[in-house]
Amino acid sequence: MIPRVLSIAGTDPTGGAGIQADLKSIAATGGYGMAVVTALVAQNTRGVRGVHVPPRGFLAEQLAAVSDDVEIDAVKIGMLADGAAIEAVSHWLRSCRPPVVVLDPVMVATSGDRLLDAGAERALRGLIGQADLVTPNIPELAVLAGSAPATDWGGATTQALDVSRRFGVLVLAKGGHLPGGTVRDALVDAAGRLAGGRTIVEFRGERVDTRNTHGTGCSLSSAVATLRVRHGDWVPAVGSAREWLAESIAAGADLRVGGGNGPVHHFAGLWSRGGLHTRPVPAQLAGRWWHQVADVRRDIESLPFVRGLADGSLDRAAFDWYLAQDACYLRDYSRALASASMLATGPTEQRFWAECARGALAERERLHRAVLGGLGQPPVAPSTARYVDHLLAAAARGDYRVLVAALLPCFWIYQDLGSRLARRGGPDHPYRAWLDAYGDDEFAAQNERAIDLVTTAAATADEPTRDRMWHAFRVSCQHEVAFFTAPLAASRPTG
Ligand SMILES: Nc1ncnc2c1ncn2[C@@H]1O[C@H](COP(=O)(O)OP(=O)(O)O)[C@@H](O)[C@H]1O
Ligand SMILES: Cc1ncc(COP(=O)(O)O)c(N)n1
Repeated sequence: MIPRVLSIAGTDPTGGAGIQADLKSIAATGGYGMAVVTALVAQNTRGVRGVHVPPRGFLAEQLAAVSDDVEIDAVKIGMLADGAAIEAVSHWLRSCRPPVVVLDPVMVATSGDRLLDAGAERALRGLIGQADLVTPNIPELAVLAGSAPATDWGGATTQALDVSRRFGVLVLAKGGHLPGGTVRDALVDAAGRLAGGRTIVEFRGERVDTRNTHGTGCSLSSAVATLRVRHGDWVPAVGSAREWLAESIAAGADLRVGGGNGPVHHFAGLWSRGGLHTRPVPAQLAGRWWHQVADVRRDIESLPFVRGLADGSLDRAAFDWYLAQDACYLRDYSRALASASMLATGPTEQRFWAECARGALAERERLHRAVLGGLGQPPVAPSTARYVDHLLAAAARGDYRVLVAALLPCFWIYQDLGSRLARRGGPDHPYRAWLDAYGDDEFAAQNERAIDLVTTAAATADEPTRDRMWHAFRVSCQHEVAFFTAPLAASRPTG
């Protein structure tokens, strides 16, 4: 489930704070971000130049437009600008109360500029009771507590307990403004509803020596709102939001945005973990591989052996020779399938390949009884030997992914050919049993499963492994051509 998170805040055209930061934070922590603008702020990393506040009615209209249509999982409230905006949001919250409401009581920017009318502080206090969590920094906490700003951590937590008790709200007190090499935040609930009945859960981290702290408060509160929906609890939400923010603050300077207090790098963690490197999805790989063996598939279809099989004109001796080689093939193919089962990491894959190995052995025994009449093992033709050697070599190298890629053509090429040939001729077709065996629904389902397992393994593999898988797959396809060519080739051994 992807949390649908609404930010109600002001703007920052340089993208580091306000709504712009909120949308990035929500996305970076796994949510779908939405935004209602309370104020247009002409600001940059150095300071605020001007604030334009749209009419209150228009704020109400934006809020209704979202909530009339979208189910909102969490709301983060940031800059509200003035008393009229506070009243509009308060009114909206009374009619539409999303399950998670986080209020960042933005009053003054990092640059020292006011973002809330001095006269609106009382109205903002009135809104606190409608939130689940309020996230003040040191100066904002002091305003809410009605005291002077705390000068140490003890003073800050005392004020946070006071605010929590007075407003009946959970408080995340942020200690970024206090000096020291350790930055502390604390989740405070005077009612003692935190894990284990505690009133305070403290979070500590190393202070990053940086000027890139513009928008840290906005970013943290949006991340907490998003992660609260994902985790279902406040303590893990704050813990993971802080971890994410710490690496985003540390990477902020890499962005080289602005000459003042620069932004944090919201996607630093995601990008460094491979977020920018796109991987193909399984269905895409299946399409690509299949397309890239179109030449092989055309070659197979135009072989005299396959055309004779389709129209029934194929020489019976050639067909029996083919079946004898098929029996030889199945003996070692089942060993390679069993190896895939042994190498598989998940139980589903393990069972699937084991069942295929059992099926291959059963088919080999059936061929022996029905066709070879107990004549023993026929001599192995070079084309058969080369194909099974390719499979057994992949098994011996022990890479599950490459092995299953090598095994796949024997499902896919056969199923494709079988399903097309099955539609040919009537019930009296001389090779009806063969056509039916490879054209039936059960084999089609097994083939789908094999394609899915192999392409999923390829999609999650690294690039070099994916290339080796593709190569192993392609080589097996070429062995399929040789296998179908051999029965009518002049050089084939007789008997
Ligand atoms: N230099 C820093 N290094 C690491 N974390 C920081 C730093 N500055 C702020 N933080 C963290 O960023 C978040 C916002 O903190 P703070 O600066 O106190 O609030 P605001 O941005 O609202 O003024 C908090 O989680 C705080 O611990
Ligand atoms: C629109 C807007 N909202 C909030 C802040 C505060 O930013 P910070 O998180 O640095 O306190 C800001 N500068 N602009």
